[in-house]
Amino acid sequence: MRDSLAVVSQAALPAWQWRDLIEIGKPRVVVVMLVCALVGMALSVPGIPPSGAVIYGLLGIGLAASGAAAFNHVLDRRLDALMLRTARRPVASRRLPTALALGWASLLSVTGVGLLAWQVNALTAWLTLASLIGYALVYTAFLKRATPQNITIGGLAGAAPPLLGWTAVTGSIEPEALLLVLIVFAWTPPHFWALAIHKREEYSRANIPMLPVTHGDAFTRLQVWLYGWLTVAVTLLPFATGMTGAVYLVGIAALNVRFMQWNWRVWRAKDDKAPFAAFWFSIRYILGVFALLLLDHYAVLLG
Ligand code: HEM
Ligand SMILES: CC(C)=CCC/C(C)=C/CC/C(C)=C/COP(=O)(O)OP(=O)(O)O
Repeated sequence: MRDSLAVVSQAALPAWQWRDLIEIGKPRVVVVMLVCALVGMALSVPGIPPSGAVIYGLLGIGLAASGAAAFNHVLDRRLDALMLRTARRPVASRRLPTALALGWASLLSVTGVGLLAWQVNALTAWLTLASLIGYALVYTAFLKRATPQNITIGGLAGAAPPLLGWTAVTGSIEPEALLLVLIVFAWTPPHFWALAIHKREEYSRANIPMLPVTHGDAFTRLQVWLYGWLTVAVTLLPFATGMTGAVYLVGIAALNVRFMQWNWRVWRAKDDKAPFAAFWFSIRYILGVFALLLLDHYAVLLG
């Protein structure tokens, strides 16, 4: 296996390309985070949020999140080189020089947080900086290598965007914003552990203490099922607290049935296909939850 990874690395050695700089910013993950941030912005006020806060807010949060992701690529380059899923990454494969990636990560981060401080507000800049440090440093450099609970703190950083969007518009932290964070936070274990079950051998070979490696396949499948229920409970809170109306309730009920069908398959079907499919469904699910929140918000306004 090491030989085949070495071949992957050597074959990829030719000069770096501009798209490598985009890739290390994990653009697909960041786009989903920006959707969550945008919904946080929309829900923070009764009407349409001010365009300046939306544009500079999304730009700043997106740049900072990409910067955090680029730091992750730099700090994880040796670990990433040990796993097939990640061995072809620009820094892990040595195609993109580490110093250049580090400079790029710093530039993105400083520009993102700086833009928020300059054009949005200090609270959003500080919270974004905390998320950046939480993911790039606390999760990546320490917790990921230390404990199977690593994704809880990483999850907190990843769950921050709806709050960041909210504070970008209002300048204050309110309970509704924290509820949006809680939704992404509860969703993170079913999202990630489903993938980790599928990639267990790779994590094990790279010596990363993800839950399926430390506590086994069956235990992790059960956790996906249980955290799935926690996510369902948390996604009902916006309706229970009067934050959303009937449109959300109907939509979230249908979405949660599908979500728990997948989590059931992860728990009960012991094959390897269900977790991978459930991981991909989890991304559609979180986008669906936030789309419903948005739809309900504007349906109430229009109605
Ligand atoms: C600690 C928290 C999280 C962990 C450990 C985690 C882990 C992962 C991993 C390992 C992948 C596979 C990436 C790849 O194959 O390149 C992934 C993909 C993805 N994650 Fe997460 N994730 C977390 C939080 C989040 C959050 C908060 C979001 C968005 C709100 C998110 C959205 C996505 C998306 C959209 C993808 C698919 C990327 C693609 O198309 O390649 N993740 N996640
Ligand atoms: C400022 C702000 C909002 C920061 C959030 C930063 C951010 C991009 C979080 C993403 C979470 C994520 C994809 C974790 C996977 O990391 P991993 O290293 O376990 O996965 P990998 O092996 O695919 O790299």
